[in-house]
Amino acid sequence: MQKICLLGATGSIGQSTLDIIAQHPNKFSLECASAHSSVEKMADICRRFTPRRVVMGSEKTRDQLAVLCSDLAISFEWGEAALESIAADSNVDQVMAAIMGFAGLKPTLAGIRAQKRILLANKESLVTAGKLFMDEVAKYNVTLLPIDSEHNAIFQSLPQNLDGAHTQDVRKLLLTASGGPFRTWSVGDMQNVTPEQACKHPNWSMGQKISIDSATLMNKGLELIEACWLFNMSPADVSVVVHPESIIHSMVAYCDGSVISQMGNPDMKIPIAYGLTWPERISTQVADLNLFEIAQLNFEQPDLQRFPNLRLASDAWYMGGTAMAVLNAANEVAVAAFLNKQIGFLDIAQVNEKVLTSAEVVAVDSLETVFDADLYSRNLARDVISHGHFL
Ligand SMILES: NC(=O)C1=CN([C@@H]2O[C@H](COP(=O)(O)OP(=O)(O)OC[C@H]3O[C@@H](n4cnc5c(N)ncnc54)[C@H](OP(=O)(O)O)[C@@H]3O)[C@@H](O)[C@H]2O)C=CC1
Ligand SMILES: CC(=O)[C@@H](O)[C@H](O)COP(=O)(O)O
Ligand SMILES: [Mn+2]
Repeated sequence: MQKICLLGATGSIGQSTLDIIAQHPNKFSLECASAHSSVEKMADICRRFTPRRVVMGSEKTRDQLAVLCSDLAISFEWGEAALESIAADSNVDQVMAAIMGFAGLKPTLAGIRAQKRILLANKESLVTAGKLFMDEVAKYNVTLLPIDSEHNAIFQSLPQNLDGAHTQDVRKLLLTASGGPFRTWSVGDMQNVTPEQACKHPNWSMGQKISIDSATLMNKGLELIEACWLFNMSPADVSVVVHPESIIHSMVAYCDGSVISQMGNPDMKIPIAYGLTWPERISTQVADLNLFEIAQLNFEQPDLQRFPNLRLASDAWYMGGTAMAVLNAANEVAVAAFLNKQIGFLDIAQVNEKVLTSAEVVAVDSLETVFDADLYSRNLARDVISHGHFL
């Protein structure tokens, strides 16, 4: 029986993870879980899975949850320290890191330092703290399994492991991108799109922030950086391939001309189940892939003019140091502002570019440096937005 700590249980990845746990009650149990503010959803999870410890974002939401679940023998906690504590809980075997955004970094690191097996959905933690994150994984000899569908596909298409043992045989990683809901739209047409339109991903059902990132191609930019850290590559070794059907989840091109890919219907239960049971596999109840129904798979070049975020991510990688934390922080602020209808869709990339080119970039010598860069860039992005300086 594998005991799971599920960080971000009320989110899209959280729900898919619970679905797999529920399908295999003799393999997995939910030991600890977290949410930020979704009290009702968490109460439902508590009733279905009775985890031992649950963490909410504030004292108020913790108290509300404790009242709703007063008949259950669960320890209800709140705040950052409690979040780190459940990730490091001595009963936990695996941590699913599925909090949205930079807020996921500290609890994920806590899980690494407690030598848990880490299932990484939260790409922002790896993007922002890159080298430091990977150094901790090596230092604590941790098994790190990529859950992001593309990276999980690359992992499945590489020989056995992530340790770079066979990288001399690998010529390129081919990172697929759906292109998002505005793949074929002109810049003029994208000018006035609403958050509702931007959240309508053509193939995947996901949380709001990553859905907007997919629409601006920042998701692919973050994933480019994520792939570089995970597989010890640089952006020159990774080609982004727009593949509107999201059936091929990514590919690895080898020196002999072979290209190996992982395919499947676009459902996160597949990479989640693979992470939970690797190196074995279990059933997921995801429908079999029907290639006759799909009939055609298409491929295009990404358009960096219409979607500049992808270029910004590559720039940030080559700038190095805190540049990736700077870009990520600007993007988190800009996406929230777009969702709140404070700025337009195209302004997201403009804010990102303004912050990335204005902020001071320094070497990452500690976690504090990353947090300082994050805070500074968030403030700068808010300032840029409130003064309209991205125009
Ligand atoms: N959804 C997907 O298919 C994929 C997601 N990912 C990555 O996985 C992560 C989660 O994505 P997704 O599930 O879509 O996101 P959701 O927005 O659906 O869920 C986010 C989860 O994180 C919690 N949360 C939000 N803010 C905070 C915070 N400040 N502190 C602690 N917890 C917080 C939420 O709690 P509450 O509900 O209470 O707000 C919720 O449980 C992201 O990093 C994303 O990029 C990667 C690949 C695919
Ligand atoms: C499911 C998943 O991994 C998402 O990151 C998804 O890939 C988003 O799709 P695009 O960013 O390719 O539109
Ligand atoms: Mn992805």
